[in-house]
Amino acid sequence: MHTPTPEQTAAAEAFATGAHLVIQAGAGTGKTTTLAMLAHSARRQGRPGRYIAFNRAVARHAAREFPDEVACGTAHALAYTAVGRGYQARMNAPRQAGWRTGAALGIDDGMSVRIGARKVDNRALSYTVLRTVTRFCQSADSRIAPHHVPPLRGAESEPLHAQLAGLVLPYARTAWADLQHPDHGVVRFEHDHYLKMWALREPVIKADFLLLDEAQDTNPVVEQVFTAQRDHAQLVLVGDSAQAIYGWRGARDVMSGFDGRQLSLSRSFRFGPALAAEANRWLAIVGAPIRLTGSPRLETELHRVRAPDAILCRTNVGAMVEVIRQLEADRRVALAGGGEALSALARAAHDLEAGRRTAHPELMLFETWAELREYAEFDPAGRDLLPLVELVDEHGAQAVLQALDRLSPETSAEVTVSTAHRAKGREWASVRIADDFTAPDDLDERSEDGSPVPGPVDIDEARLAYVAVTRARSLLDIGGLSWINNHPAGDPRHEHGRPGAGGGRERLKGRSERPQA
Ligand SMILES: Nc1ncnc2c1ncn2[C@@H]1O[C@H](COP(=O)(O)OP(=O)(O)OP(=O)(O)O)[C@@H](O)[C@H]1O
Repeated sequence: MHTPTPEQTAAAEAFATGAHLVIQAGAGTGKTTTLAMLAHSARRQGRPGRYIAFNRAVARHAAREFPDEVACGTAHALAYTAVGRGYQARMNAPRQAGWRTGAALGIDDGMSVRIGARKVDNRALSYTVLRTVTRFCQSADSRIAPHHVPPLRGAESEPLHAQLAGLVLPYARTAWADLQHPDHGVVRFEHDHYLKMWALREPVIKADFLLLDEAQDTNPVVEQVFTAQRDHAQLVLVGDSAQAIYGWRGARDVMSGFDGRQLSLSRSFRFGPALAAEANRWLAIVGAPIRLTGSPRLETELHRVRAPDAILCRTNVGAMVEVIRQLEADRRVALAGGGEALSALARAAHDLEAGRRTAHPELMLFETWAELREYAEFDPAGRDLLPLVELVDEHGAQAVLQALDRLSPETSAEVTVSTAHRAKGREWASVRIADDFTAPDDLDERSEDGSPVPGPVDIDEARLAYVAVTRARSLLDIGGLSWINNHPAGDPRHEHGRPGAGGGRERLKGRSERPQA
């Protein structure tokens, strides 16, 4: 058992008062250890509680540290017991193509509607209907509405979206009505469906206290249920606001703005002071409420590394570029999370190259590769697809697919390539940041000496950079993030407690549902 740090002791003492708490826990600061301390003290007081995790793996990991009196699980598990169980018969239905479900909902097989320059066919419409229902299920809303209809690549503008919503909503409402039958229906019953049904029943979770983990990325539907318990249960929100990287998916940082006592864990047990200083540069840019202290016993170095254990990329396509490079250098390479998402994109690119339409949700409104290339090159919303277009133009979709076939499992790989999103919650001894973490564009201004003025750092990009740099234990090569050394926001003298010192100008990026291809 460790000797608790003063911050861990403060968290335990604050918990004992019964007050609602927000615990900002920086990267590697012993969050699970601290929560387990709270849970053990509650057991001694005979207080039953519940720990709610983001996914089952995290819940299982926590359960090993927690006393039996604290039930560990996900919000979905609670919803399953209360509601989902009754839909068991529908949940085992075989998967079927979205267009078949669409057909069963009344979407005509040969339909094709023009929205702006794009043709929406029955496949695209069916996909959009099902996504609309899912987005509604993840929201805190009580009815399906136009904003639940996902923006489609190539038809993002407001009037085109309104037109699309008009087309989609009647089918989405039919789909939701279909899902209410416990034992028969045409739409495949998914976990998010019973979660929403549970939330709409305004459930009361029986517990003296509730611990919500990864609270910086909470779906509105879970937030709604959780915060509704505040009158009968002590609520403890734990997470790291600076690691909120799922806003693009509709998640919210419920820690900022929550009415509770604010505490922090800032001593990192993962890395030493030099890396803590690098992390703090990004924490300053995002205006985070905490700064990290490294462990004096750990010496983490920051310099170039030729053969790191992990290479962290900003985008899926950036990860693909790294996989190809590592294979060319004859290294056994793994891709965190597997290659399926990239294979699907490469197959879609292959279809378009061959002049066929694709069912891939990112590319389904484009009829030819040339059309997609034009969108990526000239439409600001499509700019983040440009690396994909360039990758396929340079190597060909077939070569990309062949490279993905040569991936090794992580256990036998010499290097793991990951996106920063996938790397969240993980750590490696040595890490290199890939070169797709590019600097913000320069402004159209010149400084006194005539040099271009760098644009402000986008806050979302800075959060992702913070997640990426804090994955290393012994060695970090900041690689693609080196530009920060010459950017005014990276200068520690610029901090002075200014929240969001990176500025607020949004960099142009796609408004699709994925962060970036
Ligand atoms: N007071 C302490 N003194 C020394 N080591 C500690 C202390 N508290 C936690 N640790 C160590 O810090 C490491 C990370 O802790 P833990 O596993 O609880 O964090 P986590 O929740 O998994 O990770 P993170 O903090 O990144 O979210 C563990 O090796 C743990 O033993």
